[in-house]
Amino acid sequence: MTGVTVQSVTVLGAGSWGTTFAKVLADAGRDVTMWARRAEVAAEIRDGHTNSRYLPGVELPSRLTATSDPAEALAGAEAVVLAVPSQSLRANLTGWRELLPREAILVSLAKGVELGSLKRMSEVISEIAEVPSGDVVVVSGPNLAKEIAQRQPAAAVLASADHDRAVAIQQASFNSYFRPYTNTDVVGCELGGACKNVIALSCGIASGLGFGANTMATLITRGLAETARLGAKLGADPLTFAGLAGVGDLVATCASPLSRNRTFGERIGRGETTAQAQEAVGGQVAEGVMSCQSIRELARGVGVDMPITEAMYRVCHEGMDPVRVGAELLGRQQKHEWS
Ligand SMILES: NC(=O)C1=CN([C@@H]2O[C@H](COP(=O)(O)OP(=O)(O)OC[C@H]3O[C@@H](n4cnc5c(N)ncnc54)[C@H](O)[C@@H]3O)[C@@H](O)[C@H]2O)C=CC1
Ligand SMILES: O=C(CO)COP(=O)(O)O
Repeated sequence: MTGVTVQSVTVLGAGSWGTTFAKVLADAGRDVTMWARRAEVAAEIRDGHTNSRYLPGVELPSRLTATSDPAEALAGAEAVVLAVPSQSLRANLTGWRELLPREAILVSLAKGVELGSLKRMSEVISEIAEVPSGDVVVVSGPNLAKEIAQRQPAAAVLASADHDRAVAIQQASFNSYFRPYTNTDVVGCELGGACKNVIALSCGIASGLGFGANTMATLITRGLAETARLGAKLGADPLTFAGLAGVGDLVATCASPLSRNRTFGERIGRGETTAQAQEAVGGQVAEGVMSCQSIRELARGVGVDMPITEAMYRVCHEGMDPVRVGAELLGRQQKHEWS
């Protein structure tokens, strides 16, 4: 596939990132149709040019339209952007499979690893849509939706084994405030995006416990070290973790109060229950809560040590006290920084 121009794009999922990425594409001059699960959300986007539940106060471009009918949304799409949470991607995509236009470029926004199969999102898409996983374009990087929706400058990575497909989406999405770079390391970009959500949970917990910059920097740096260890084992390019989908996304998510994962963790650190923490993120997805389980299993399966991910699993799924988990993390056997 060379020199393809993408004009007509469908975004499946009208949450905060799906809506924001649709806005990015519309601001880049594309014709964008969104699919929303709820008919009233589709009507609000189509007729009122807002999505008040997910992006309050943001006006959406008038060239962006929406429907709750997936067949209507997908008709004639040259690119299809999948913007639903990781753990629901398989079920949603199975329902859409027969409606996908044959030549459409499939683009993944989700940052997670599937429970059970332990597959990355491009692998799930490849399996369900029956396309080579190398054809999928993965979007990753420091992209807090609310900032981008306000047209604050940001960069992203578009990763695909098929460089031409990544370039086609790069051309379709770059605009005055959004600068996407291409990359061919899909494994590294997807692992970076999934793992940083788990590390952001830990930073939130540390913040909720009242700890400051040294603790955050330690968690970010050691979180990057364990992410890179997993990546190296699974064939990622180590350079990816020094880039936007690695340290870039990690810093943005771990530092920002806009992050749902960090917010979730902060509430846990303050002593709230997981149900209260979930309420604090307004019913939106905090992917790290599920991904700490799947990433932990993935890492154990290939013999990679991921102590922060293990700690988050114990807090989120075994109900362990964060103070005790923190003490255990610090009390592990002394070691060399890079062993
Ligand atoms: N919000 C952000 O700043 C960013 C999010 N992402 C990733 O993008 C993906 C989507 O995130 P958001 O749009 O932010 O999520 P969200 O929670 O704001 O919205 C999820 C959307 O998916 C729909 N959906 C369809 N089936 C669903 C199901 N079974 N369960 C739950 N929701 C379902 C919801 O109705 C909603 O429209 C996630 O993997 C997230 O990690 C990536 C970069 C930035
Ligand atoms: O992926 C994100 C920023 O790049 C969004 O992070 P949260 O899901 O924690 O809000």
